[in-house]
Amino acid sequence: MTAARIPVTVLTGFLGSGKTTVLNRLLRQPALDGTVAIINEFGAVGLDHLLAESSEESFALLDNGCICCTVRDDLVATLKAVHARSRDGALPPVRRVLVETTGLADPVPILHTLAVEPALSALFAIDGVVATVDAVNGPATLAAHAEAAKQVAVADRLLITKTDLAGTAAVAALEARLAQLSPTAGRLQVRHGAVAADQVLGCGLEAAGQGAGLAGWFEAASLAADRAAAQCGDPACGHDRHDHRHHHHDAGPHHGISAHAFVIDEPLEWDAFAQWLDYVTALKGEDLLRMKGLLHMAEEPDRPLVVHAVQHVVHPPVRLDAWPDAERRSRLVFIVRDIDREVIERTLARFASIDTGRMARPASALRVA
Ligand SMILES: Nc1nc2c(ncn2[C@@H]2O[C@H](COP(=O)(O)OP(=O)(O)OP(=O)(O)O)[C@@H](O)[C@H]2O)c(=O)[nH]1
Repeated sequence: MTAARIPVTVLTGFLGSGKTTVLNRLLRQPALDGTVAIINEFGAVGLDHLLAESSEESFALLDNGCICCTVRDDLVATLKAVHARSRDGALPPVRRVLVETTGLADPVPILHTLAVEPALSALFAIDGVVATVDAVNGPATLAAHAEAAKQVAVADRLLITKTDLAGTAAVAALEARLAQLSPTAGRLQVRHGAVAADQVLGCGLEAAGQGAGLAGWFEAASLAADRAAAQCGDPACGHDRHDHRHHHHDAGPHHGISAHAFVIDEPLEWDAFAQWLDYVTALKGEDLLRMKGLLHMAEEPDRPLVVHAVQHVVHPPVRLDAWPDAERRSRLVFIVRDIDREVIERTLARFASIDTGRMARPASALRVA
């Protein structure tokens, strides 16, 4: 008998943005009973009613030398120990794990470790990535630190904290910035960590794929990506999506991060699509911050496939039992750093044999539907 994998929520966010405050409030809720919190810094946090483990920074670099593909030995060891102790009765049964990253951490090595380390991927499943963004310091932090922008870009849910300390105009401006950096993430304003468990648990794409939320998720993400592309929001740049000149923000507040959404009007062949995925993750993985897709496959047209990648890591695709809505077309959303829409189009055409004429921007496509 295979036991269900234990869901892991990764809680990230820049230094002082309110991660621990959120964690403490969450752990008091009954929905979090049986949760182990792993605090990714030196020293355990002494919260008496919960099981807190500490995990010291120690990175093991893989042969390819890419920082996003490091395996966090510390996390592997901690999670294996948690599982073993729970199995042996030394801990109460563990129903969920919450990993709080350090404020300066790139969360991707943690996601990578959970996804590719066989000892973990058999026991644990990533439930979602939650990032806190401070309404007061967030804008400056996002402008100055690429790590902060990356935390936002890979998140499934963004918690805007400290809105009690910021004016409504500042919060609205931050919301707009976040929508550009991470159009696929749901946003929520949170004061003093007060967030309900069901607003952050199960917020990842896999969880959405279980229910009817998936279609809505794609529609919202696609529209947001299209809006972000339509109006860059960086006053210095005057970018317009009808302007096809190359457009980079290396030094700007977006750190070159942008989103592209596609609707593909033709069933895909898995082998060809997988070949494209291999190509793009091998060559551009570091800049492919997030890719999520609902795919109409020629092999099983009635049962769409959910695919999900974070940098070089492609999660095992999940086949749904049915389409979540009436629209039977593939939908793909990419959050990338310095990868032009045209590059995705060109490589999809070349490797996955998709006619570029059948790839549409979703805003217009969805309006027609
Ligand atoms: N006014 C106000 N203060 C908050 C809010 N959320 C968090 N804080 C305060 O902000 C400070 C930092 O919060 P933490 O939860 O420790 O932030 P963190 O992200 O865990 O910090 P690091 O672990 O240093 O990265 C604390 O003093 C919190 O009480 C909020 O919504 N409003």
